[in-house]
Amino acid sequence: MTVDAAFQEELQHLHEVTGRISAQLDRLRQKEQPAASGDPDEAETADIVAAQVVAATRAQLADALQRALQEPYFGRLDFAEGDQPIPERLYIGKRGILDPDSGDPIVIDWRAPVASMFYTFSGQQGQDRAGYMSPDGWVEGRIDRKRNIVIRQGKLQRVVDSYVRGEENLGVADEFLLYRLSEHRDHRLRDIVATIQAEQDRIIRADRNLAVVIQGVAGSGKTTVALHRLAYLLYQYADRMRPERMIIFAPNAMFVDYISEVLPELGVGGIQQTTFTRWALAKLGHQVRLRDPRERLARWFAVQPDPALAEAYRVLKYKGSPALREVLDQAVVEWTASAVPDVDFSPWAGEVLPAATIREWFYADYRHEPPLRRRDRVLARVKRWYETRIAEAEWSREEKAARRQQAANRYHAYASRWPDVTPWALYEALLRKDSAWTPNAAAAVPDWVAAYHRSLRGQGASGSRIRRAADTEAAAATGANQHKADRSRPALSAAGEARRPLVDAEDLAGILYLDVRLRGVRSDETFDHVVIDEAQDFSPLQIILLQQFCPQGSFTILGDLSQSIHSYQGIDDWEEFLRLFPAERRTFHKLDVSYRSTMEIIEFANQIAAGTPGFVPARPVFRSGEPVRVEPVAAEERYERAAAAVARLQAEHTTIAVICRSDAACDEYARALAASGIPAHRIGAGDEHYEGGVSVLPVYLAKGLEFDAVLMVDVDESSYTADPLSAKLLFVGCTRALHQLWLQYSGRPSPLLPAGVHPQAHPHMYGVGETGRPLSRTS
Ligand SMILES: Nc1ncnc2c1ncn2[C@@H]1O[C@H](COP(=O)(O)OP(=O)(O)OP(=O)(O)O)[C@@H](O)[C@H]1O
Repeated sequence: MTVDAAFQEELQHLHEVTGRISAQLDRLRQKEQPAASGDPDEAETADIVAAQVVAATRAQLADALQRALQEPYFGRLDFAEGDQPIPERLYIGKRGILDPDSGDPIVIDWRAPVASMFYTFSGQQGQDRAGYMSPDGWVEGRIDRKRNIVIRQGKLQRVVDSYVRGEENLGVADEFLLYRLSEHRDHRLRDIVATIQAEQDRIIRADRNLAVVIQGVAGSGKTTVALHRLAYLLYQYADRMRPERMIIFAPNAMFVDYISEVLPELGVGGIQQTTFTRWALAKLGHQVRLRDPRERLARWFAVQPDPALAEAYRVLKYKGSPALREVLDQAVVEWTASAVPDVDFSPWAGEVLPAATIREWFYADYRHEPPLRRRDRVLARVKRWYETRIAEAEWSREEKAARRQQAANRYHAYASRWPDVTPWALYEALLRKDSAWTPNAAAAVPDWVAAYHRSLRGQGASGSRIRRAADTEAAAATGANQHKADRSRPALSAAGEARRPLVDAEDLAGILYLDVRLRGVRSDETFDHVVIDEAQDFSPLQIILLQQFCPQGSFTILGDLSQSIHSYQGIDDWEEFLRLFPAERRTFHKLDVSYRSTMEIIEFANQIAAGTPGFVPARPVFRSGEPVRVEPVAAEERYERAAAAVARLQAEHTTIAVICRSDAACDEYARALAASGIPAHRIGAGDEHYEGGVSVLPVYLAKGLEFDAVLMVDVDESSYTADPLSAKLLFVGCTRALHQLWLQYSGRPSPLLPAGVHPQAHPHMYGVGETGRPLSRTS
């Protein structure tokens, strides 16, 4: 079939399909009923509610059909089941569309099992057989054709056969991918349903109750794949998973904004998208406040790192470690072991509920409950116990009232003998090791951790107020068989704390873990699935904590160790996470092809990171673009030169980033751009929106984002020194660029730049002319 004939054939089909969709839409609109008038009675109200539900469903369908009119499908697979001579034409789109009369599919949802062949079938080595796992088992057949179809705003734009049975099929699939990759993007991440690659498809369709851990190089589609996986899970397990019970943890609020359009495009709404810090603070009911992270970020990422930070790194690593988890578990066991006051309860003289019985309730009857819930249940039972006694007694009404009053007073006194604890107070007692009550479990906390932790808080600023039990009142509540009051361990409470204590983000996992251990997780707090993006910056304790909220162990955990710029809190090896899951409940995937950037950019970036421990080079797809440009600029002209470079880039690109080494530098460059009449968005740590256009941002915030063109400024020997953190930062900055990468430096270039740009190695490359000289692999 000629290209033209194929185009005509698809034009005809598109016409037919849009006609059928429009007819469905018309029918839906005709069914819209006028709103009822007047005051409805009860039966009418029920009818109205039912009608509203139907109307909402119809509105959803109408919305889906309306969207489908713009781009009903993107692919066609001619599949002959078994040995059928005539194949069926399967059109694959973002949403499945059925013929309302016959029930036949007009368009097949990309997530349907049969559609998986569109992604996994390559037709290599003359292989024309393919299969998929249907609900009724494995189905096999023959593929006659695989076709990519581009439709925009309802108009057919491109038809490419990436496989035709019996013909030579070399590289056409790649050609279509390249066509999609070379497109300019707007300022948000997009769906990739038309070009999902086989290795990505495997991850997207991985089983539900697995921890899927992905190590993927920069630009390998990790974030995109995770979002598609959510859409897949919701489709495939519609009866068992709900969007509002799924959560995506993103590295910062702006990233949440950046990825916010993919799921709606895939027809999925209602999934929570947040940062770990935000979520944990909300979970703790804002019992604690977060110290302003900006000052710390500035210290971590300072051009000349503070040597004292090494100690801080060590402590923060400990705060995210499984070793701390053991301490926390032990502390809860300890607290639980002495939670029941060693006194009987006597509601009135002569009546006693022995301490031994109460202990039995706590340690035997309710042993499966977390300790604070147990405490509440036991106290409620104590109350019920004396109320039953009163109810069953043959006393006068007045007498009963008097007893009830007395019992209530004694009950309050008794209840106050039960130790109270807040997760924060317990955490603080464990990590400081110098509080009036220090649990035995604290012995396992290294002294250097405690010393550092104390120095952070300042000696007087501890939030762990420790109070003695209200002994006087309690004494009145103890009965004849009074045991020695348990004074050895006073209760912990943050009650009365005038100000909420200040903590660092790295403390949140430990504090919330204690909360969970003490209080438990309610079933309505649990998740059906958890996605963790940039997971290399998560700690094992954060994962352990999230496991408590995700009982099915359904996780997608993705990241890139080469981009672990927050190494003080993250991991060095995925094994640290993998070992937290049983072997049969986890899978590990590696993605090493980078789809984002051109070959030139990837090869350049690979050389920068080559020396960092554990670095995995990215493999580019064969997409060639502009050479990477490395330009020396005179120090006093650097702002003007940056503005000139941005102006040049604007001629060809939509989203452009000026990436600086520090926040202070960002301010300077943003000012310079403004002075040159270039409106730019200065992105800072607290920002929640990514606007597109020209952005100026510090390199530590660039992770996860992408831009058509990137200008990295001040890439000199003092801003990016020869150390792993600088190498990772420079690598992250460079790999943000899709189509063009431009670097400027004053003085001497960073030693991290590929050898070709060093004056020593290639003197002719140095001292380039006014506009700089392109560096290409051939130059
Ligand atoms: N199969 C694909 N088809 C088309 N585009 C793709 C494909 N896979 C990834 N991309 C594109 O590559 C770019 C990088 O994707 P994404 O941001 O998900 O990668 P990442 O691995 O999370 O990157 P990083 O670690 O650098 O943040 C995006 O523009 C995405 O649309």
